[in-house]
Amino acid sequence: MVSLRPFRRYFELLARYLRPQWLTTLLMVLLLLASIALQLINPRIPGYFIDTTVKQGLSQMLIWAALLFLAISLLNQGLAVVSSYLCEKVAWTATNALRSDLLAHVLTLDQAFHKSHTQGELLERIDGDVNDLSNFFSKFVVHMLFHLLLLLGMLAVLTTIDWILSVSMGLYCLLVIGALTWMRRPTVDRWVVARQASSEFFGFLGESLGAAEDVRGNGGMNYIWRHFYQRFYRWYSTTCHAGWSGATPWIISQALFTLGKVLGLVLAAYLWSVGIASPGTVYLIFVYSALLMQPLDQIQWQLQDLNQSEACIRRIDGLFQTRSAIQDGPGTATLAPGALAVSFEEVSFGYTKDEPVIQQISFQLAPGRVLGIIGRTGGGKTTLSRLLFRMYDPQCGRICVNDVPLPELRLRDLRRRMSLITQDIQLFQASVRDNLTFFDRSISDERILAVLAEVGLQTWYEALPEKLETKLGAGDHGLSAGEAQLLAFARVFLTQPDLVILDEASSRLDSITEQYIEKAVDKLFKQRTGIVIAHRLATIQRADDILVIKDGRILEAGPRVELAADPTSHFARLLQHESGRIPV
Ligand SMILES: Nc1ncnc2c1ncn2[C@@H]1O[C@H](COP(=O)(O)OP(=O)(O)OP(=O)(O)O)[C@@H](O)[C@H]1O
Repeated sequence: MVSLRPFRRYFELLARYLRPQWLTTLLMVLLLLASIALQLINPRIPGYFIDTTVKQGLSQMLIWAALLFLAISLLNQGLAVVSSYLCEKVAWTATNALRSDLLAHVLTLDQAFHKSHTQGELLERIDGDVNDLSNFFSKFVVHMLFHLLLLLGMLAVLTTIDWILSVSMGLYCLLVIGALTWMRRPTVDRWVVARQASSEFFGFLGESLGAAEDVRGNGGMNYIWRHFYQRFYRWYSTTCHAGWSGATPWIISQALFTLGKVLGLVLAAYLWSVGIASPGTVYLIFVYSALLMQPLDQIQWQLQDLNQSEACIRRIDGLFQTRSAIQDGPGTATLAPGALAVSFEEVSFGYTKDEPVIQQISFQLAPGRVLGIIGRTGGGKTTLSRLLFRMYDPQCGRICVNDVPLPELRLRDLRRRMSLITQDIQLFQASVRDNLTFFDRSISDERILAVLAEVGLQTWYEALPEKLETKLGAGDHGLSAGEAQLLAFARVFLTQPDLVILDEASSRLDSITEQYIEKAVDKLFKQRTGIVIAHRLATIQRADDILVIKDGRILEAGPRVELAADPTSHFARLLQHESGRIPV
């Protein structure tokens, strides 16, 4: 039995993305209807031409008939151009809206989802799958409607000639369309596999290009090439497989079309032999039988295209149905203005259920104080900052900001009040201004320049050829590690958060850049609560409280001055080792 579910889904998608542009869509449909009418009228003129010539010989009327035939043909071409333009417009508008909805949805998904899908794969799902729907949004609807109406129109015209002919051809058309629909299902499943292979290929490609510097530097090119060919071959073979499985209905449809033409000829010959049809009518029957194959052929191509579209729709639906593990809070609680207080109560967390990374961590951080977190690499320091940002939720325990448990706050409200400066600073291929303001055009140039001076980037800024318009991340205008860190500080100064988490870069910086960074960090923590995952002694000396983490547990905690003064403390021993950098 044919399931109606996909058809309902097609209708929902079409209604959602075509409704906003109903006027253009309506115009497109009207133009196509006009074109259908002209295609139906036009073959009648040569029929009239032949019959009149046979009965009356050549006359003035025949010249007008020929001119009318030419005019209609030209008008039809004109309509085709305008309707093609409208189809493209409708398709782009609809697919762009779908792309934005998908992107917005993907951005709400949690960190675990993003970690388990490569960027290239997600790009393919947001853009590649949607790209394949452009025909669905424009030509599919229009062509199906167009060619179904054309078929009905032709059958109606055939009824005026002979009803047996019309009924026979109608049954034949139903047979062809039914057979084509029935043969679709396995092809759709194969297209789903092919689309997945394409996502995996682009995911791998994106990863390899992103890591090009490391791969080249470490002699990993052979690995990249081998995997490139393996994934490319899988993509290629699954696509061929899906394409070939669509060829079977095509071959069968071509056989059925030939059968249809023969049926038309046989019926025309029969009607002529029993004296029902004139030579002009025989010509009409012949033309309409052949013409019937054109819409059927187009319907066949559209159904083939629908196979790919349905595979994409399934994948798009799958993505839309993926829910974030982090549920947005109800927003019933709000945070008072000013520096934020933080508390962790018996918090335990693991990226996977059976591997705890953080175990029963409890601490409190008063507003305006700075907490320095130190410990061995892999101890769980960065994980603490991710939990505070609600990129993940703890499996046990509670994290509060200003005594409000994080799940009660709206994510937007929470994250707006905090800034995270990580070791890995992301630059956009965009202007300096956009990189600093995150595309917020309401921030004035004067403010940006003041902040750049504040963090010590004035000299760097003055050397930029196009000042705030200079493109970053491209060509010569990349940034050193130190400059990138200062730029990240500038971003934070522009957003004015009430809590700053600084996951310090452990890479060595030159002494002048270090000085700039020290000054910027001083300003950063003024009148704000700060958490610093510290790698440098200078930064830790700024902390009011210290948390020493080992294997996901608190080894030691307390005010920095007290711990430093206690020679038996772990912190004091670390300081004794110290020559500018905290050992990990
Ligand atoms: N996204 C992730 N998925 C799975 N495991 C992770 C993930 N991120 C970190 N881990 C693991 O969690 C543990 C703690 O990592 P975390 O980054 O919090 O340590 P850290 O103390 O900040 O280390 P470092 O000082 O080197 O930055 C490590 O064993 C790490 O391998």
